[in-house]
Amino acid sequence: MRINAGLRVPLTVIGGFLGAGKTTLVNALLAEPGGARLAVLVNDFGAVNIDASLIVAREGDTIALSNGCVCCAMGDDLGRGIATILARRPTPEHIVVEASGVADPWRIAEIALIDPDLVLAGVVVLADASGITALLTDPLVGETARRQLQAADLLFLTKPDLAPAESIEAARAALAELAPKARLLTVSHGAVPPEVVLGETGADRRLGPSRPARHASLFETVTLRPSRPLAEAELRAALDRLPAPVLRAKGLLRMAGETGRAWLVQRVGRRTEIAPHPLPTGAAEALVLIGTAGTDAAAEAFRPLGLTPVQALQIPR
Ligand SMILES: Nc1nc2c(ncn2[C@@H]2O[C@H](COP(=O)(O)OP(=O)(O)OP(=O)(O)O)[C@@H](O)[C@H]2O)c(=O)[nH]1
Repeated sequence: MRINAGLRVPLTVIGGFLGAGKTTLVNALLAEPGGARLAVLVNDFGAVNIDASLIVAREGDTIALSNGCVCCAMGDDLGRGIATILARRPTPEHIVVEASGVADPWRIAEIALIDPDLVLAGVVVLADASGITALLTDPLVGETARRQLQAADLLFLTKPDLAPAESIEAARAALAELAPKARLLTVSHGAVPPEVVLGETGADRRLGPSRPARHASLFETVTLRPSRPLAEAELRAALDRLPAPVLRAKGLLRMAGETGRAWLVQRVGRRTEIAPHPLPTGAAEALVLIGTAGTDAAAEAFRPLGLTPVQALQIPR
């Protein structure tokens, strides 16, 4: 269910300090984009080590991959890079921007909030579990790192294999204080489902050929169907109370008193967006939750709103 198709293109920002693991995550997404035709904007190709067997063409600043994704070097001009991407045909289904290690990811997110062709799908900020607490107290760059983390909807604590358990605990506590509304996940070597990073809730993809599970699944999606139109306030209140396992919620629903159109609902981290959206012909109303184990239990909180869980699927990690 790629409900933005033909309308605004969702954009995900990946931020985090130098060496936090951004390129590792970008490479994992390009190798396994979960069925989405991704366009990834990076500062330069230097660090992006795209699997050579995936590359079908290289043209100037753009590398095209056999899975339909493209990787573009944007240099210093992000606005121009995004315009070039949006002019491509077929239009990418999702844009991922890898922020530089010293950039404020929120500055990039603001572009998606302002540009009528884009919709912000989330700000994902990575923090190296073995170094983040020292980084935050660094007199020179601590403030930059703090600002990056405060912009996050989703925080990925990376390189857990390099950090002793006490450092991981200290890092979690520091991040929870800096970005209390962001959802925090531990991610090793970029191994996280594309659904979590992108927020694409693709029931279509889930029903397609399943990807081989690299690890036991820790993630799940739950689809809820409405039995009645909703009031916006009750929906917002329920989304604000989403319990911790739920990382994202996305859906297309009708609101009480409205006819002829639906509302695109997105919740990630601290942000809920509810925007009018045509109900594509044949599309069923649904709200999909993406999260870690326990998301199916969390979905029960929506029953009083007439939203009933109809399908729970594990996402291969
Ligand atoms: N041990 C370990 N190393 C990792 C993990 N994730 C990434 N790395 C390594 O950490 C180093 C930095 O990762 P990158 O993905 O290049 O980090 P980056 O945030 O893109 O770095 P900059 O481009 O400098 O900002 C690389 O050598 C990665 O292979 C992990 O989970 N465990």
